[in-house]
Amino acid sequence: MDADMTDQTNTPTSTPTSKDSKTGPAGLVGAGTEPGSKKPDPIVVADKITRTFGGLTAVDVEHVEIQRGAITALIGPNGAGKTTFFNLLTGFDQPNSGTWTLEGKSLKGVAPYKIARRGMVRTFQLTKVLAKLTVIENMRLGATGQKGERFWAAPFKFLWGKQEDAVTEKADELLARFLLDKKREDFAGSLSGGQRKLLEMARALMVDPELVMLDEPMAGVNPALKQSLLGHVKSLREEGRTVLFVEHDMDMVRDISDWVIVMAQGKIVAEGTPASVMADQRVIDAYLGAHHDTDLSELDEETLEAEVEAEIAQEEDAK
Ligand SMILES: Nc1ncnc2c1ncn2[C@@H]1O[C@H](COP(=O)(O)OP(=O)(O)OP(=O)(O)O)[C@@H](O)[C@H]1O
Repeated sequence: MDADMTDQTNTPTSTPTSKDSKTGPAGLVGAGTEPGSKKPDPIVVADKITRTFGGLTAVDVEHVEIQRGAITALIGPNGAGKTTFFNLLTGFDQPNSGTWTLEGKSLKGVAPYKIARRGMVRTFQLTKVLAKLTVIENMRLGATGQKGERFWAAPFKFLWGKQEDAVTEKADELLARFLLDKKREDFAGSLSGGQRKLLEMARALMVDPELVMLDEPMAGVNPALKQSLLGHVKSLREEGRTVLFVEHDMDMVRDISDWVIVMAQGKIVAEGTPASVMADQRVIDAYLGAHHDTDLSELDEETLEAEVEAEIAQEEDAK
């Protein structure tokens, strides 16, 4: 969906989800597991994407398709090219060669904020919340699609005052959903690492994206907030959105992914369901090692919320 300032709705789309698909997780059962395999209903298709830094080929992806309405994990060892690939898809870096599309439309040469408005939004490994702005101000900026390009319009406030009200209303709804409403007027710089991740995710939703790309959402997040973040990611899929995330936390990958894509040395080397990829001896040898077998404990929602709040309070006391 094209998410500009006039479209502030948050209506779930009718795209397939893991719940309603008769063909298994997000329609992916039966999809081929060879690297670059065709998907039944891809939202993103990328071809022959390369990115070199000096003599180093950081990304060399022949073909990849991301299934609409699914949660896809992008995993691989350090330096495999995952973040660089994210940067390329979202316009934050330019490839040496290659083409890629969102909803069938080319994104080559399109600026990041325009890509965000077209429905593809990302978060960063090191969060990019603006420390000297308040939480609500960060959220309002999210409505512009990852760029403060609307600042130029400040003198014409009378023209967009109503839109601003709608933006603020939407921001407040999201802050409540992400349990950040009590932090509304605090500087983002005063938030804990986990809260910043929540704020980034909430801010990404301001443009009502079809595809949310999360770069290591669990890094540096305490266990209770992790559970909360997992719940939020799952709820994105329930709303019909597509999620692509980079993560080293294999518990998270196993717990929420419909599909896993493995990168190594810039290339896609394996694809499949979490179970099949994690049972693949080559993937275990190259990447997973011995720590791929623990399950996340299930917490009921009430316990979870209480724990999140307790941990937030604890972190605040520690400041
Ligand atoms: N701006 C840059 N300049 C030079 N080299 C870079 C740059 N960005 C990335 N690289 C190199 O490209 C390779 C891929 O890096 P990238 O950060 O994409 O890997 P990654 O899979 O995301 O790793 P990690 O899991 O550690 O985040 C690495 O060798 C890295 O050093």
